[in-house]
Amino acid sequence: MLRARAPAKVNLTLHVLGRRADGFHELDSLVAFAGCAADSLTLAPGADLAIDVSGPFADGAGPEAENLVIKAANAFGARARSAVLGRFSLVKRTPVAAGLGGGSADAAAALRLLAQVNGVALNDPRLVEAAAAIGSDVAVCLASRAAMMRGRGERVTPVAMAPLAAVLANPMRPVPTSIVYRGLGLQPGEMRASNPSPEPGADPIPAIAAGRNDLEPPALAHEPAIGEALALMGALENCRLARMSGSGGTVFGLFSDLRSARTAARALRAARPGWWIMPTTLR
Ligand SMILES: C[C@@](CO)(OP(=O)(O)O)[C@H](O)COP(=O)(O)OP(=O)(O)OC[C@H]1O[C@@H](n2ccc(N)nc2=O)[C@H](O)[C@@H]1O
Ligand SMILES: Nc1ncnc2c1ncn2[C@@H]1O[C@H](COP(=O)(O)OP(=O)(O)O)[C@@H](O)[C@H]1O
Repeated sequence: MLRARAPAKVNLTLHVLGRRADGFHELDSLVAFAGCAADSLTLAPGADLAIDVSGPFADGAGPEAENLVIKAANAFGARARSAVLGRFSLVKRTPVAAGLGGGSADAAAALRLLAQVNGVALNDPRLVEAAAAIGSDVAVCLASRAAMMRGRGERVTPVAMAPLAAVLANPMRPVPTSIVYRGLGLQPGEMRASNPSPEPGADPIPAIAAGRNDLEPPALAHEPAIGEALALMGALENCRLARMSGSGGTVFGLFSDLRSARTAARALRAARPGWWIMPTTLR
């Protein structure tokens, strides 16, 4: 039995440079991964392919055939004909349709496990192509470490970044990614006058603060609870920056240290007991 973590992805910045002719949006995004918010995946290698899903957010992952773990395994199996697959068990601990790339992180974890079982390198073209076929965020989730993500998400450049202390908060309203992108109102082939996302320095927070998430306005228009989460997060003691991740609705707050992040998370839980709230490092 092999085991992999599927940590939540956080877009610390997300600049949309335009919309490509193929309909996907051209991104420039600083991405980091949570130390404490993660799904977990195990694989019992074998000839068949199956998955069981448990955990607090199991229902959101949808039917077996639609699970991105199964889709990733099938995409890899189609490219590596004699590959060993097997039975996956997924414990779904992160909210779904939350801007945390949950399904992408699970798919990437599945590909890492299949690479290990089949003796395939993580940069093997069959694995890279399978990742791209599943979703734009799967490539960055394969390494699960701080990186600049560009193009539709397939161009990933690791960055050295000091770990950040953060609080993640989700108002428990799923936000469909496609609706948020559509809300930008860009036509295929239309580029914007936009600056690239700043890369992090020794203290990453100033560079992050100089950037933005271009998906915030359309996400807030679709789901006003995100605006409430941003306001509550930003007002917490010692919060240095509050922003939405990905297409939402998860909001993150950055703090000077994990102790202040934990204190802030307790205060937010008391104010909004129905929300998913998690203090964590991001790296
Ligand atoms: C917004 C981001 C930011 O990291 O994350 P999430 O909010 O999903 O976590 C990603 O771009 C989401 O990536 P992912 O969820 O893998 O997207 P896909 O399955 O490939 O596509 C979902 C929908 O988003 C649109 N999409 C996605 C990526 C991109 N660069 N441009 C797009 O327009 C696609 O057209 C599609 O309608
Ligand atoms: N393993 C999985 N975990 C989460 N969602 C999954 C999974 N497999 C398929 N999905 C589907 O993917 C969609 C997007 O979920 P998710 O990846 O969590 O969104 P986001 O990238 O915005 O956080 C949901 O509609 C969900 O049903």
